[in-house]
Amino acid sequence: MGRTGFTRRALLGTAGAGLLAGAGAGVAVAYARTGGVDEPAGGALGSARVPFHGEHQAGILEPQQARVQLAAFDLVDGLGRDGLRSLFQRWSKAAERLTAGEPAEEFDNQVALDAGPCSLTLTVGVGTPLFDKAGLADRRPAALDPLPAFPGDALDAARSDGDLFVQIGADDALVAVHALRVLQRLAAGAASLRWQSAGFARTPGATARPMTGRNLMGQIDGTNNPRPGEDGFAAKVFCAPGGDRPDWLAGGSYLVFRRIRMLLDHWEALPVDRQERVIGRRKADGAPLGAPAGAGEHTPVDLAAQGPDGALAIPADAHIRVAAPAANGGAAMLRRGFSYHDGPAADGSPDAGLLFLAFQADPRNGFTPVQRKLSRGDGLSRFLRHEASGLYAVLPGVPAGGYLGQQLVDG
Ligand SMILES: C=CC1=C(C)c2cc3[nH]c(cc4nc(cc5[nH]c(cc1n2)c(C)c5CCC(=O)O)C(CCC(=O)O)=C4C)c(C)c3C=C
Ligand SMILES: [Fe+2]
Repeated sequence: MGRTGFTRRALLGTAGAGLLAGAGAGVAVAYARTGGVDEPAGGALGSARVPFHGEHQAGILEPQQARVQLAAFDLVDGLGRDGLRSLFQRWSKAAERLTAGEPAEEFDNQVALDAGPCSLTLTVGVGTPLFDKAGLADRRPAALDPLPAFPGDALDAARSDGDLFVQIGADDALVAVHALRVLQRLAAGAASLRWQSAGFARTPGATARPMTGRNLMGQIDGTNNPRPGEDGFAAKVFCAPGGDRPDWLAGGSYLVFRRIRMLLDHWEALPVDRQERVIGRRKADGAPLGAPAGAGEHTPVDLAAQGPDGALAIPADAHIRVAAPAANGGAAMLRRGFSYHDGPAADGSPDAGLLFLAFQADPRNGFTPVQRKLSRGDGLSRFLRHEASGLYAVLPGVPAGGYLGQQLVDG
């Protein structure tokens, strides 16, 4: 099949087309991949396509792709609102073509010419400094005030923040790198690359059955995420106007990025039963500690459960106890992190960890209270170091005929 011959029907078949009727198309396409739908042999991974247009940007609700490129850009001085609009238009046009498996019209270096879209998604956010620089100071949401400093932070400014942020996910590394390169070249004269980080998650099909992926500490990570379709899901993840929430961000979200180094030499020296007590879940199957025999990853957590000695089965400083919405006034977020491994650091220890990404309706009652609590009382924090950080307003989705950020620059 030629590169432009990939079609959604070819990907989804009858079962997938049924899914499309009941959900956002992008979500349906991606969930078809992990939801037990029989996939055609050969090329299915490449032909999987997530539409660029929709109420929300793609790359939030879809299962994580195998590869991610994260990047931040800084606007050139004096770009202004018109320059920003023009950049958003160029990026939107390219994103629409690339996610459909078409070469970009401009600056396509042909690197991904043989590949299909591979579930490519491009998700764009704006950082606090952009508003002043682009003459949009009156549109800056209060929720975009910089995150507070947390105890233990060791943040590198050069790998943090930025005026614009992009998350580029794909099931093929070359497809993701290619898309970033196109965006970078389209930004020439308007914005320059500030930092870039590459990450990975499990490749679809790598396990015998679809299951939540593991991080570099070996834990099943992402189990207790809010799920699309659950009561109150949209209110936890997406912005709605009202109060100090601006109209232009309706359907958007806030993204907290943290580059969190894992101190793997220390972690791996800990026996598995102690590792499990640090998190509060079994390592092998992700079941909560203290759960009855036969429990699994999705068995509800009982924070009051006791062991045979009468002590709490999930220790007082276990990560899932300290991070739980119940312990944080209901604070919730959709975590969609990727692992990274950039080889040995100067001291020989692995420069590896988690590119933590969490989407939420408002960081002031999402990430911030939870991280404040974790930084003081989480047993896991002894094995982590937060090395970079960013907070971005994720632009609303783009309707057909529109472009990214239109509500912000034109509204
Ligand atoms: C401020 C928010 C959070 C940070 C930072 C964070 C870092 C972090 N977490 C893990 C591993 C796991 N986290 C798990 C659950 C979990 N984590 C957070 C928040 C942050 N984690 C929440 C809100 C939850 C859910 C709590 C609950 O309601 O049960 C788990 C358990 C499985 C799961 O539910 O995903 C693991 C494992 C690492 C390794 C890490 C930093 C590198
Ligand atoms: Fe966590």
